[in-house]
Amino acid sequence: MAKPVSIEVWNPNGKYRVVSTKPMPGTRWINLLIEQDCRVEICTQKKTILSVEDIIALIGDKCDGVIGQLTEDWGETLFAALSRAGGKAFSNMAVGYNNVDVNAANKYGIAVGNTPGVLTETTAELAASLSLAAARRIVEADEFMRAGLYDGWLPNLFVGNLLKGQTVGVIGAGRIGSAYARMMVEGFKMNLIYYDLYQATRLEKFVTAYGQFLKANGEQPVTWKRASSMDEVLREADVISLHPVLDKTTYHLINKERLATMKKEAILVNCSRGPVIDEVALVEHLKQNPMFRVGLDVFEDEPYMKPGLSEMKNAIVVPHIASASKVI
Ligand SMILES: NC(=O)c1ccc[n+]([C@@H]2O[C@H](COP(=O)([O-])OP(=O)(O)OC[C@H]3O[C@@H](n4cnc5c(N)ncnc54)[C@H](O)[C@@H]3O)[C@@H](O)[C@H]2O)c1
Ligand SMILES: O=C(O)[C@H](O)CO
Repeated sequence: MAKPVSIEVWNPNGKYRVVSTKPMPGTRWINLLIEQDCRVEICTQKKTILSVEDIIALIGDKCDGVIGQLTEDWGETLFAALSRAGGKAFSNMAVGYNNVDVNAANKYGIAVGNTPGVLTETTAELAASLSLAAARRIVEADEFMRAGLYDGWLPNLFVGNLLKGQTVGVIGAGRIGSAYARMMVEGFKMNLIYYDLYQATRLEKFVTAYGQFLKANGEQPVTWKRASSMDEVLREADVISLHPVLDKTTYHLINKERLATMKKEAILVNCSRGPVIDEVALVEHLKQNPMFRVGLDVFEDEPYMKPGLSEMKNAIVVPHIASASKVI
């Protein structure tokens, strides 16, 4: 776009010009900026993903700060444009900041913010939902029902995987990975195996204490193990959920070779970032292994899916909705 066509302005006489590339929920953030004497301009253009050119037009000649989205490519070009406009701050409305070139921001003296911690439970809950939906084949069964194919109960109809007593594997046991692990361990009495660069001490203590509680009540205790490699998790777990950051160490962490090491009836869930999985290899693996199931919130070339993925009955796909919950 040559010029932004649709802008909502708050506090027009504010001293500092702050641009938000998208409308965001609520007005608290707007009021906080107004309290700091900011003029707030919100792009209301009906285009889901703004291009670099769109954002340069929004920045204009004078801009003190921008609030942007994970769908935008905040690299050298945009930080140079923001710096030329006198900008000093960029804030990414996301936990993940793989779309932001922090080195470029540093080069132009622009401070970068993100939103760590605000999506921990909502993302963990979606990962748990996808795990359950995949384990119990909820989407397939729903489609079957709606297609009018149900003509009576059968002993073998949509047999899925019982989670109780199975092993949940977590790759990246940070905030979200640990919250997910607790849900699966406490909710379904699964044993835990995890892999992270750092020890998840609080998570380990939680599982130990819960295991002791179960034992004291005459039940089979749950266990935990910190794996020494990611491959150990892939080999041993029945349900594996991916929660690492996306960087060059985690790009295509799950590839053809690693998929082959997983159990034939394993469940793989991804609510982190799409490129953590080689999606072409995943589609092939799903084709070859009909009882292997995935639950995906994120995709390698978002918003697109790799060819074949949408036809796979053993894949559950949702459009990056892990954050999309409200307190009611
Ligand atoms: N789907 C969504 O809507 C949604 C919402 C929020 C966050 N996310 C994604 O989830 C990611 C994790 O968020 P978080 O709050 O738990 O972050 P976090 O920093 O608390 O946890 C990330 C963990 O990954 C680990 N890690 C890094 N490199 C690794 C590697 N090579 N192998 C194994 N583990 C590695 C880190 O040590 C850390 O413990 C974010 O970066 C973001 O991309 C997605
Ligand atoms: O990283 C994040 O915050 C999510 O992917 C977007 O809600």
